[in-house]
Amino acid sequence: MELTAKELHVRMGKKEIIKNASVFVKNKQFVGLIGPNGCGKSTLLKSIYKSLTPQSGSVFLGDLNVLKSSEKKVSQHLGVVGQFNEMSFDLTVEQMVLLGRTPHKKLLESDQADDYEIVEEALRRTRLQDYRTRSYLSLSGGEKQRVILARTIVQQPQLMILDEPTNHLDIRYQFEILSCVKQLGISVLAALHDLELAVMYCDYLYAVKDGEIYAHGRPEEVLTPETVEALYQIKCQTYINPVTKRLGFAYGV
Ligand SMILES: Nc1ncnc2c1ncn2[C@@H]1O[C@H](COP(=O)(O)OP(=O)(O)OP(=O)(O)O)[C@@H](O)[C@H]1O
Repeated sequence: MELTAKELHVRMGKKEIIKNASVFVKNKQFVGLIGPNGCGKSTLLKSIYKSLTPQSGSVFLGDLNVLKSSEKKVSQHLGVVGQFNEMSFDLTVEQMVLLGRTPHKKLLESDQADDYEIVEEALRRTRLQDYRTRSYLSLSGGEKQRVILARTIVQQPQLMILDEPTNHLDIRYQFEILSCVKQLGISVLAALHDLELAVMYCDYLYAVKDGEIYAHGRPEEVLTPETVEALYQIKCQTYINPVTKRLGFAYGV
């Protein structure tokens, strides 16, 4: 499913946080959002998935006018994996993942056999089968992140938005989460900090600076030393990593 977010403006108080930003995700494309801390990545994503209302602009998911549709309707097509996953009440892993079926249910409709099949498949994809009866609150940060991903998978979205999904995760979990998302074969828009991961997983990148889209294109087109230096204010040289044969980055040189 295609996402077309056009000319978004977000103001908080007097501060313009997002300035005329447009982002497109083609069907089944994995699109990355990069940029320094505080440049507006999360705010831009939130304005796309309706967690905050932009002052102006439009967001369409296929034909669906996201900003004018109910939350339930949007959740049937769009799933979000956010940065912070703390909760004050406790559920088992399986109960947490089942919650992802909610947008597809009528009020008070009970869980059906196919809901459990969909949950089973998501637990398998995220390698959580042995965790189903564990308390969510007892899990490590990386395990919690996998539960949130599983919950989003059972939502069966056609577009998944991820806000720094690999924050605080060790290298293996970073790969696991992004590989799992890539294998879903759906449209993805993900804010990422690690440029090598962005090169590895993204088909297309948007670079954000001071709330504006500073550059966009294929990762090799966007991630030039000049753009990386302009974004992050750090010296950078790029090279072809002899092992991965992909673009690599040497910082501070
Ligand atoms: N509710 C708010 N009120 C005022 N300013 C806000 C609010 N939310 C965000 N901001 C400001 O907007 C700017 C962009 O924040 P945002 O979280 O979108 O950045 P980010 O690129 O996602 O950063 P990071 O990489 O650190 O997560 C920051 O300067 C932040 O302080």
